[in-house]
Amino acid sequence: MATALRRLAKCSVSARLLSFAGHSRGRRGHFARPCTVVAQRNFSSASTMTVDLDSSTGIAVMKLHSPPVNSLSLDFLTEIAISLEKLEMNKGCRGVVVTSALPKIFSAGLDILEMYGKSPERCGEFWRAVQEMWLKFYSSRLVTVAAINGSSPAGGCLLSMTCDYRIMADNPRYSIGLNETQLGIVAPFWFKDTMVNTVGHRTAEIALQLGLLYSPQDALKIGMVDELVPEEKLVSTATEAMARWFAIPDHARQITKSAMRKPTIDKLLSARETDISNFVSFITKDSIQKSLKLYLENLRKKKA
Ligand SMILES: CCCCCCCCC/C=C/C(=O)SCCNC(=O)CCNC(=O)[C@H](O)C(C)(C)COP(=O)(O)OP(=O)(O)OC[C@H]1O[C@@H](n2cnc3c(N)ncnc32)[C@H](O)[C@@H]1OP(=O)(O)O
Repeated sequence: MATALRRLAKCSVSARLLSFAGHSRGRRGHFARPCTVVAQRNFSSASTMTVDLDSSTGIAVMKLHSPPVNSLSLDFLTEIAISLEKLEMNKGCRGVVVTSALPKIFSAGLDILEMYGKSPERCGEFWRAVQEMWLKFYSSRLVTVAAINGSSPAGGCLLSMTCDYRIMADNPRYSIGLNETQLGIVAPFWFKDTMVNTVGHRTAEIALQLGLLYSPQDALKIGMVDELVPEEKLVSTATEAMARWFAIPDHARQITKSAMRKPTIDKLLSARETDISNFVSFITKDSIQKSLKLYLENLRKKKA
């Protein structure tokens, strides 16, 4: 099932990117075959998330639910990407709010177990899925709002930074940032570019080198998130925020979004295979595997 889903994701992303960049050969022709989408309220049958589309507002809410911490495994990444793809293809959908169904955690980032003790082939497949999710969100025609209702390190932060707007629960126990260096690993260039595009070069440089995780208040100060609200108001504020974006004609907003993001997207698209082989050779190094092992042990010790 997951393999079939992954194949489906692979075949449709490039078509959508072309379409979004204004080079479409005709939307219907491209998308009708691989995915059949019917307007319906509950959009996802995956157990790891719910996607509810309100057809009266055009807003979908995607709630991630992969206990214990919404870590992004190969299968979960694929399901997220496919769910977004389905929404993309639904003309009744104009925006999506991404949030977590788990308490206290938006997403713990990439699943470290996917990077530890795995074969090079599997690591490569995993990394392609990470790229795919990023490409889909970063190039989405939809208005994307992250409602960050818990901690959001590394890949979790990346997912939220692909969105057009971020609202975080104002709870000092939560944190957000790209903390890769703390694990002894390195955020790849497109993670770095997304961060630079969000908070600016100087702030990104400090944040990335030190692997900083920010409190919501500090994340607001540096522009990593756009708004803080009490947790119970998060999703309602996100849907309200959507109204501001919906007030702009879709085509004008979409072309502007594409103009802003296309250079960053093209950079990855033109180096995709090299990026995968760089990742595989980096992550399978003995020294990196040792760092990951230590990090995992520390995570477990912290709990004991
Ligand atoms: C050239 C360049 C090339 C490129 C080079 C490579 C680039 C790689 C880029 C990497 C990007 C990433 O996202 S790397 C991932 C970074 N993520 C992190 O550092 C987050 C680590 N996790 C945490 O800080 C915490 O778990 C947090 C999310 C705040 C939740 O804390 P809690 O106290 O609620 O929960 P915990 O008890 O810690 O965790 C519950 C269980 O989940 C597990 N767990 C937690 N996070 C996990 C994770 N990300 N992946 C797997 N498992 C995880 C714990 O081990 C526990 O397992 P059990 O003990 O078995 O129950």
